[in-house]
Amino acid sequence: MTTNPPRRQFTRLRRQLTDGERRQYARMASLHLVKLQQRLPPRARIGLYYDGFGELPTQPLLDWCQRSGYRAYLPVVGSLGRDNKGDDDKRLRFVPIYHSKLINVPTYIHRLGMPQNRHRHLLWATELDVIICPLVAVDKQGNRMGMGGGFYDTTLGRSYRSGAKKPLKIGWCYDFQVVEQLARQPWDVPLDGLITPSGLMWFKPTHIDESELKTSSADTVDTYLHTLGNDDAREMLYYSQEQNFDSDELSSVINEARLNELLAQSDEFLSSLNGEIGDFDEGDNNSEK
Ligand SMILES: Nc1nc2c(c(=O)[nH]1)N(C=O)[C@@H](CNc1ccc(C(=O)N[C@@H](CCC(=O)O)C(=O)O)cc1)CN2
Ligand SMILES: Nc1ncnc2c1ncn2[C@@H]1O[C@H](COP(=O)(O)OP(=O)(O)OP(=O)(O)O)[C@@H](O)[C@H]1O
Repeated sequence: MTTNPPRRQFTRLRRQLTDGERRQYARMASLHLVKLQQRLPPRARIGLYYDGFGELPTQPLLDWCQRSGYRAYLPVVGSLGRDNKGDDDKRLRFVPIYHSKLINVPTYIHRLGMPQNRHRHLLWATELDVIICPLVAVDKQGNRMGMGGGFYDTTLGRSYRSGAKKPLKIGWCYDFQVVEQLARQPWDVPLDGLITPSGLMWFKPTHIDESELKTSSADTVDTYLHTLGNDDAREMLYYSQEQNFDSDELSSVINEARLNELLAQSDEFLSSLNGEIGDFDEGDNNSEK
């Protein structure tokens, strides 16, 4: 039985990075998005999150969405009210982002500590093609440890257990957040893929046995998942052959001069596309700030 490392071990490390380091790691991670793009439909709907808690910044994800014609969304906690204990309903819904900079999105700080946009037209998770999931730690099978609220597991559990392919669940984090193995809880929803500064990896899907699924209902899901969640039921992670940097490439990318050179090239390329991208900010008529 695996005991998970404490969350604060990772959250402390994240907070020790400077803003500049965070931004640089995020831009490195964003170089791998082109590989995710191959699996997406045109105009895909992509759930992001507003980074806080020292997380890998998500602005490069928004930049990517905008230059690729994807529609970006932010999660909203509590849009479905509270339970009888006063806790927010754990199902996240998603609000469209109308700005090109996250920092310009009108937000308030939710009592859990993250910036949150007020609700407008909200989508269910199943209406998204991809959800970029925040995480505290992730293992090499795609098991994810979050901030402990259970929001993503609750939001994604039903569609995952029904075998739905959509939305694709992609983790976005620093390399030091990737660990060998985490204990898997019965309600955990594993990731399909992971992007870190050093590469993109795909996880092999968990095979859900159809006959077991038929006998499962909302009430028996936990029992069902207990059966499914043993180590044998999960396959090993595979690293798709051309998805990652090898160690030489990685050290050359981590070399700051080389990284800046790469980023300058990608900026040059992107600015040549800029004329084609409408500025979302201009169309905004939001007065919530
Ligand atoms: N940026 C971001 N947004 C997100 C999440 C996330 O992990 N990151 N969530 C993922 O589900 C949801 C919010 N879940 C949360 C669950 C617990 C705490 C929490 O324990 N907050 C502590 C402060 C933690 C700290 O400062 O490091 C607190 O309230 O005391 C925060 C968010 C939705 N939005
Ligand atoms: N589908 C579920 N059914 C029952 N309980 C759940 C479910 N999902 C989460 N929980 C409850 O929520 C709590 C937090 O779950 P967990 O630690 O897995 O959250 P997390 O994945 O770290 O958080 P998040 O998804 O918000 O990032 C658990 O203690 C569990 O009791």
